[in-house]
Amino acid sequence: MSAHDAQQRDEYLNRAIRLAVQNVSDGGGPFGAVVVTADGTVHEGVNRVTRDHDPTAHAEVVAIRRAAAELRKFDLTGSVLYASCEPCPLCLSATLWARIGRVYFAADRHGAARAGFDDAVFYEYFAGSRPELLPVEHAQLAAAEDPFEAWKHHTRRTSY
Ligand SMILES: Nc1nc2[nH]cnc2c(=O)[nH]1
Repeated sequence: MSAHDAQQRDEYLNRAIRLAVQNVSDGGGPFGAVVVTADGTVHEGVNRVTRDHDPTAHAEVVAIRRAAAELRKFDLTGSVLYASCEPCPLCLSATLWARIGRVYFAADRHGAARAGFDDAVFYEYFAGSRPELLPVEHAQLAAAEDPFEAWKHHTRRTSY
């Protein structure tokens, strides 16, 4: 990475950190994020879980939703996500679905754990070491594949 690129990365990360600190003053969680889309526009998000009564309103998800809504696109190929903290599995999944190409973060899951957040614990679940946190069961139903059959035969579908 060139010195210029590293400087730009750190500027966006510092922006995400400032958003996170301000969000605490505003009564929200200590997380901020910035998505820079391929056209160079900047889309910001802060954690809104408690204010919006929305457990999925993590800063990264909020920033991704804003970027997608502002660009009127669900595919954010060519974008970069800058996060004040390591994205949790929810945020990483949203990032993958948005087709964002790169992620930079400042604090990590262990810092989040020290502040009382479960990011590191949920990583353990996805690594397979805490299966008791959430039992997930596969039920055999005759109609299970019907939605996919309908999708495959739908000629004007919008793939994503
Ligand atoms: N990265 C991240 N971790 C979290 N853990 C709880 N909320 C958040 C959030 O908004 N972002």
